[in-house]
Amino acid sequence: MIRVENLSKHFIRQASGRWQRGKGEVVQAVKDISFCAEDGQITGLLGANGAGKTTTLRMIGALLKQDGGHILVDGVAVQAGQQATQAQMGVLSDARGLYPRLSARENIVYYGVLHGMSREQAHQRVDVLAEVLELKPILERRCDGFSQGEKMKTALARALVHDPKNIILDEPTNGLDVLATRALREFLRWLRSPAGGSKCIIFSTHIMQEVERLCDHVVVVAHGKTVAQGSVAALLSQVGATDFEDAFVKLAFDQSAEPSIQTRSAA
Ligand SMILES: Nc1ncnc2c1ncn2[C@@H]1O[C@H](COP(=O)(O)OP(=O)(O)OP(=O)(O)O)[C@@H](O)[C@H]1O
Repeated sequence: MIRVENLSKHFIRQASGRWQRGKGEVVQAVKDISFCAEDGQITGLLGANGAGKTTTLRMIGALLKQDGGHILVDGVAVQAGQQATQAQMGVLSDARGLYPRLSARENIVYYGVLHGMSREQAHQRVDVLAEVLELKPILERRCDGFSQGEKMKTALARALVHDPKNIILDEPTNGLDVLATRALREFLRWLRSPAGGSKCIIFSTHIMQEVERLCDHVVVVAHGKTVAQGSVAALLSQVGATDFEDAFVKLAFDQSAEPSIQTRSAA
C-alpha cells in the first residue's frame, strides 16, 4: 500500500535573459497531493499537461526529494536516493534511460542483477516478460535505434524484472500501438489479481479510456493539487455526468485557475 500525504515540491527555473540574471521562476509543481493506493488495485493519476503527475510519481519512486509531506510504502517512509523502499518498487519514469549499446535483454538483466537477482533468475524473468509484453522480436537487438514503443516495452520489462510489489508507471502506454496497449492492460489486470500477486499499481495518464478500463481508484490532479478522487462511477455521480471526459473537465478545470509560476530572486 502506498500512502501519500500533503506532498509538495517546487523547482527554480533560471531566467535566461541578460537583465534577468539572478532571477528565477519558482515553479510550484506539486502543492498539495494526498491519496492512498491499495494493494490489489490500480490507481490512476489523471491530470492535464503540467498538473504535477510526473513530479509526484518521481517522488514516490524516490527519484526526487519532496519539500513537504509524507510518502509511506508499506508503512516505510520513502527517502530520495535511499534503498529502503526501492527493492519492492518498480518504477517506469519519464526518463526511460536505456543503455543504447546493450541489447534489450542485457538492459533488463542488468537491472535484475542490480536488484540482487542471479543472472539465471534474471534471464528466466526476461523470457516471461518478453512473452507478455511481446518483446521477443527485439530482445537480442541493441537498443540504439529502437522506436518509441520498443523503448517503452523494454523499459517496462526492466521496471518489472524483480517482480516488485509496488509498481509506478508514468504514462506507460505512451508510444505503444493498439495491440501492445491491450497486452499491457491485460498484464496490469493480471498483476492486480491475486494470481498475479495483488500488486499495488499507480500509473499516470491523460487518456480517459485507459482510466475507465483499468482503474479501481482515480486521483484527479489539477495545478499540483488533488481535486477529486474515487472510482469512475463515484466521480461521475459527484458531478452528475454520464461521460467520463465531461466529468474530468468539470473536476480538473472548473477550479479557480491558480498560477504555478511566480518570478522571484533565485536563492
Ligand atoms: N526539473 C524541473 N524544473 C523546472 N520545472 C519543472 C521541472 N520538472 C517539472 N517542472 C514543472 O512542474 C510542473 C509539473 O510538471 P509535471 O511533469 O509533474 O507535470 P505532468 O502532470 O506530468 O505533465 P504532463 O502530462 O505534460 O507530462 C510543470 O509546470 C513543469 O514545467
